[in-house]
Amino acid sequence: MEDRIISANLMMEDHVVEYSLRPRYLSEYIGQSQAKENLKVYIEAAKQRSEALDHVLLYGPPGLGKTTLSNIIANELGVNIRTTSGPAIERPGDLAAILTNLQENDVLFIDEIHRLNRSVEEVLYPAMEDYALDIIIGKGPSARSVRLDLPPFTLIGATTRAGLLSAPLRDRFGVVSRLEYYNVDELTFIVTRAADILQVHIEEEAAIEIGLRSRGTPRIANRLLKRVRDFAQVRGDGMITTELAKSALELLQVDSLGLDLIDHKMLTAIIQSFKGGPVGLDTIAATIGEESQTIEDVYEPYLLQIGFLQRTPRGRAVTPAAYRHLGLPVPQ
Ligand SMILES: Nc1ncnc2c1ncn2[C@@H]1O[C@H](COP(=O)(O)OP(=O)(O)OP(=O)(O)O)[C@@H](O)[C@H]1O
Ligand SMILES: [Mg+2]
Repeated sequence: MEDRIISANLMMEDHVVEYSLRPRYLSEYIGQSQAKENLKVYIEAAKQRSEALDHVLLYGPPGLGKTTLSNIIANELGVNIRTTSGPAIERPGDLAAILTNLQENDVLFIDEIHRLNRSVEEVLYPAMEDYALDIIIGKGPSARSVRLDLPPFTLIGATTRAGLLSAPLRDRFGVVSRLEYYNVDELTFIVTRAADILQVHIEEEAAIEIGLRSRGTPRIANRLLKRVRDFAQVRGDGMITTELAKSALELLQVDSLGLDLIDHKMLTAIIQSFKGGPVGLDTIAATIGEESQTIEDVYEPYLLQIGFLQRTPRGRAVTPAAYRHLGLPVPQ
């Protein structure tokens, strides 16, 4: 499943390209106008007051630009960014070491912040609220707590699973932004900009074709562009024409809406074996030989998003739109 070309999760091959394609400034960051407009004001205000920006929580599906936006925020503020992740901070002491090394108004970026363990989280509360660190010195009856001042800083937390965040942690973020799936125009623009950076010629219609199949996700758009570029280089003269893009995407088995073979298999299974549903997640999983959790986290979100699948109290049901897309008669 991890090597599905339309997987929104980060894959090995993405690293090099993502780095060069990652926008550096808000003005280069396409879409997400709501999050962007708000942040623009808060960043400007913090800069005018020479204060740390309020703590920011960014949440939303993988590949929509949370890490990118965090780096942009630090860049726009003109401060350093220190990057770590929930699972990487094992003990309270690890976090204390990071916090005491920050400089005034720096950004601390914690990716997968829902995976912080409880004892680490408790160190974070006073740090976020009062820029303070409570440390225990000594053991047993003679132990005492000492409060250490920290420089003002901005915590940016990113998560794909906001629901798993504890309430006290969530409440300590002054700015909470949900990133949305991108529309085709935005994705087309992202593809065009990326092609420009990669110095490959692309016809506008070819960029639209890739945008259409990117499942609302810039990471997938960039990956598809990269694969199509390979085809253009080997099968053509390096230029990405509309015709070449279409045939490459067909060979990659990504259909006109970005669905791949596994999406097709799942929709067809629900239609053929369960009359379109509703049918329970575990039953679907058993039928197509996948884990329920994988279906729920990886396959299903986009199908729900485009309205091909519905969640009902009795399970998942395929919608008429999906029947039509698959070229099947819609049942009465
Ligand atoms: N708004 C945008 N404009 C242009 N390119 C973007 C935008 N958002 C993301 N990208 C591109 O998509 C790639 C993936 O984005 P990013 O790594 O920031 O996603 P993420 O939300 O952090 O994903 P994950 O949940 O897997 O950590 C970036 O390297 C960048 O090239
Ligand atoms: Mg990220």
